[in-house]
Amino acid sequence: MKGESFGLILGISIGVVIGVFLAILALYCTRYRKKQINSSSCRRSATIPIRTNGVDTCTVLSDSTLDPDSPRNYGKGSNGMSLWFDSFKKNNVVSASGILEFSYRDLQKATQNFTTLIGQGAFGPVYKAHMSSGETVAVKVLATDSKQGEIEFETEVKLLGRLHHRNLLNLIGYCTEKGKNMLIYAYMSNGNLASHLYDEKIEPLSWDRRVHIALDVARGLEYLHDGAVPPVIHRDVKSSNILLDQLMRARVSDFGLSREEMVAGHASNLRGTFGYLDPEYISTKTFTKKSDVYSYGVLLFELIAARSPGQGLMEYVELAAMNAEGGTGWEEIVDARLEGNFDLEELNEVAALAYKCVNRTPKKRPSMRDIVQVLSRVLKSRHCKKHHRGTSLSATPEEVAIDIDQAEDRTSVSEHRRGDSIDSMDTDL
Ligand SMILES: Nc1ncnc2c1ncn2[C@@H]1O[C@H](COP(=O)(O)OP(=O)(O)OP(=O)(O)O)[C@@H](O)[C@H]1O
Repeated sequence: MKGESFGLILGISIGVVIGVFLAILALYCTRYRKKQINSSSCRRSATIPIRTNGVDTCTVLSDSTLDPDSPRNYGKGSNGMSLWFDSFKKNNVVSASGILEFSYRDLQKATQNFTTLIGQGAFGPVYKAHMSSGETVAVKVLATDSKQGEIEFETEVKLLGRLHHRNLLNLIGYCTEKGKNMLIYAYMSNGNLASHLYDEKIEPLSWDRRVHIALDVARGLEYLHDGAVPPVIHRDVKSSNILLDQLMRARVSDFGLSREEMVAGHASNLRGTFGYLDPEYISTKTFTKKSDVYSYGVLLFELIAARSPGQGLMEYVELAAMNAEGGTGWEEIVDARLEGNFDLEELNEVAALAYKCVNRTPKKRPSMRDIVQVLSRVLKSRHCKKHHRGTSLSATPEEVAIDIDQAEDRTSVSEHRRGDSIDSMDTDL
């Protein structure tokens, strides 16, 4: 009996010891697991924008860029904007997509409390801002009653942060403080193309300049269509969305309408600007790259005639087309302010190209790549003609620009493919 109770006590004691041991082991394991989860979430949070009071602890930059003015390239600089990125970076946070987060206070100060209005679009007002770093930028404030909402704002930030080309307007950064959503862009000192075509107070653009602008815009759109992965359809190509820098090089801006296409794939309502809209899109409600080509064709005719679609541009074009046989005879629609100072051969080539772009049948329209090729050829033969005339010894800035363009063309395809991808878009904003 004594022996039995001794065995029982021993058994219970061993059971208790094992139980306590297992409990301690379980507690230790739980703590260790918690620690691991914490440390991995720390690592994840290191890629989202963190305000660091001037110290850029979170600089996760992609190496994709085609644009010498791209925020990621400011440090390398090729056109006098060399230290932009570095100077901004000191005071702002760089997000994973390489764009900067600005503070509301800095922007409020730089825009003199949002009084330096330079434009008003569907998105909201645009202000000119002088940053304390000495740089000038444009600040687009998303209007609270804007049709374009917060989700689209975030989509635009993520999308634009990945798209860089020298003929697209650069997104430098954003701000989402005080219930406001703002986008910060490179400042384009020569404003928009529409004002150069229609404002009587501004000197008319020369014919040569117009063709250069046409090629710049075509290259920007070619990049969106064929360089970006997945492709981007702009959906609102028009003269007020073409901005001109201090060298009068054109940049395509306002990807506002490209966003819905990216998100939904199929638009439910008609979007865009009346007069530039592809008739095929109006009837099918399906927007394609060729719809951008149609709008681009309207823009080309605007450049030729300095008449807006709202002033009956396309009716005017259709009348002229009846007389323009075999791609000649377009001179009757040319902007009178050019006073006959244009190359007739170039004019007929550009107008014939524009007419192909506005063909009712989308399939018959050229691609943006074809358009770039035609316009490059026009400028190349202009350059050759000047060489033959012996004027090349004193090359104009435009002629030099052609040489640069041609050199860049040779490298652009490989650069396009060097990771300008938005398919692995970070969702950290
Ligand atoms: N980065 C910039 N640099 C200089 N001016 C700019 C810049 N961004 C916009 N602007 C000016 O502000 C105007 C309004 O721009 P925004 O892109 O908001 O609208 P929009 O293109 O004119 O019209 P919508 O929004 O209807 O397409 C432009 O036409 C231009 O004159």
